[in-house]
Amino acid sequence: MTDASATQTLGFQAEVKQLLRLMIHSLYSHKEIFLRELISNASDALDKLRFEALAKPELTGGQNDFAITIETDNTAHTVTITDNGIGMTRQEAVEHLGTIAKSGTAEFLSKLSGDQKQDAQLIGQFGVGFYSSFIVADRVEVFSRRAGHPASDGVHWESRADGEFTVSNVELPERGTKIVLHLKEGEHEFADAFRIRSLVRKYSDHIAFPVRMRKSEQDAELETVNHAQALWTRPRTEVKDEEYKEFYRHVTHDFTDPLAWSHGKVEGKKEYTSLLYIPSRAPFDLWHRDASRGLKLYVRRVFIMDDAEQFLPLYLRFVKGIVDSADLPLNISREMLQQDPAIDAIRTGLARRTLDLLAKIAKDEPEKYATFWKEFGAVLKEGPAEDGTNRERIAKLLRFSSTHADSETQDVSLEDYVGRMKPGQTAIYYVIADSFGAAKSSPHLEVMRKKGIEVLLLSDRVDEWLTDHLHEFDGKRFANVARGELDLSAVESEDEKKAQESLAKEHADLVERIRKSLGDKVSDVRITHRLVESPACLVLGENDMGAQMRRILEAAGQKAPVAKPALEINPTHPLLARIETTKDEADFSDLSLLVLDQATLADGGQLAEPAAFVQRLNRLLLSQK
Ligand SMILES: Nc1ncnc2c1ncn2[C@@H]1O[C@H](COP(=O)(O)OP(=O)(O)OP(=O)(O)O)[C@@H](O)[C@H]1O
Repeated sequence: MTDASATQTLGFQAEVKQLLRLMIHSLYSHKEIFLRELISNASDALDKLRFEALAKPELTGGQNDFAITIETDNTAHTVTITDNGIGMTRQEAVEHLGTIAKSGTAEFLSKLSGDQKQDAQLIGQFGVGFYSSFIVADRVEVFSRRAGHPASDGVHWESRADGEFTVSNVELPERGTKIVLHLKEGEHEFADAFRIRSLVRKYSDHIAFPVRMRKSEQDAELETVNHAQALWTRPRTEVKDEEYKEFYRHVTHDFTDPLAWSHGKVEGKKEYTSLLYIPSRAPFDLWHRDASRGLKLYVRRVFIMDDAEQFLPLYLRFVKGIVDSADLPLNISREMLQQDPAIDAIRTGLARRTLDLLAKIAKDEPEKYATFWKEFGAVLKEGPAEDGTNRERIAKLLRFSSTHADSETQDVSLEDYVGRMKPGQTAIYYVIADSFGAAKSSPHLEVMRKKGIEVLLLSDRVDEWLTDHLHEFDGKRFANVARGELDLSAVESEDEKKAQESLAKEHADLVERIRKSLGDKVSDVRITHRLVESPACLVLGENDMGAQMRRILEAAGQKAPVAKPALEINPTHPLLARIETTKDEADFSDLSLLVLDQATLADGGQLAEPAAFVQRLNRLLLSQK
């Protein structure tokens, strides 16, 4: 130690303590993952050094044999993982090994239930990284020296997972990081070279750097025990599914298997290889604004950056993986990525590749597709607005709830819907509400149900945005059943049309009286074609902003334009019949307002004057004999 007084004892960030405790408990049955996590970190550290050395070759000091070495000691019960990568300064060690720099960590931890199996899945998805060492070790030492720093800048970090760690300066002759695990009683099997070797083959074979171990206990000479070739450079036919899955874990730190992947090489003017994965579960931070997204970018197998966002449109942000370009300059920066037209071409290609993969799953493995839809459907629904060129392709991938099954599961495709359309039906009908329940019981569906016309039941927040950008499918326009003058003439018989007309004539006076009574509270009053059982409903104009969008805007503190709906009344309903015979003007006004308020409530809306509604209702109830 160069300076003993520089030893500091520090406490872990509260979240680290909590995560450590939960992780040791929940991941115990997957304890061997510590090795792949540490090798994965070592590989990242080598990637980072190779990248930084592009601009500053002096960082490697001419030592370019990038490798990871593992040693085991059966007597001292230790496993040591060493890399000659980027290394850490003292400050970096304190920051990176004592805190969790992820947004939403506290929220994530609060989701854990205490159920070992469930939590193991969640924690695995969160990415436990370095801390997984403590599943098998009761003492962990890290020796590290940042590349480019002098030997005296070495740091020694040590912890017993008891909430504290110490750091001090040490003299380290080599750059990079060495991690020494002092195995717990009962975990000594991991100090066995044979066991470690088989774990490397199992979990880290795809690591692009050599992982070296002694040839045998007696022989100090090292040999490479993994494949040591970037997985995506190998021909598809030679890569086993298991290897693709392990590589996914390395890239994402998610240890649940991916749902599907697509590995491909594009040759020609722009040459690049991609390996794209669809995860099987949405990450806990999918809806966080600052959640990481994008691909790992490599240029001719040299790692350039994580989270390169330019390679995929936003609505495919759930896709993980890598892209390796043969043409981009090695010194490409994030800013350059935003401007380079070559990137647009790659993004178009990768979006297409992803959509093709999804279409293939939808066709061949509907159950898998159902899982995908449950996790990421709401994200894909942003697609038609963002990506006009692929609108039709995305539309085919969409799934909805509908009145066909009245089930909340979104499993109806537009192709299914069109296949079930009534003769003469020209539009794809939908209703939008704040919840599935509200959509399903919307009064606007009454006539559609009576006529057996299927209606899509939309209640995701993104749905209004989606329908604003999805105008037609297969030549059929989309029509909101709660808007405009619902024209069902194509599916109505002559008798029905006649009956409608005579109903309108018969009750023309009633309409006029209500119109007068409600004044400018509504844009119009008319006889409905929509209702069968309900007395009345609200109808927006074809181009008015929908209630869902208005509520979203208002919740965000923005002023939404006020669009007055029309009131449609059902004169065959006993309540309307009663109103029609009401002579007293005050009673008539009370009843008309009540019908309007009811229609507003049934629409999921809020009353402008709820107290006045209650008073009116009570007046009417008490006047009953
Ligand atoms: N071998 C290493 N060499 C250099 N830095 C390392 C090494 N191992 C870990 N680190 C640093 O410590 C940080 C924390 O590592 P940790 O494994 O906990 O998380 P991570 O790899 O960033 O992500 P995840 O939590 O998803 O695994 C890393 O981001 C890196 O900066």
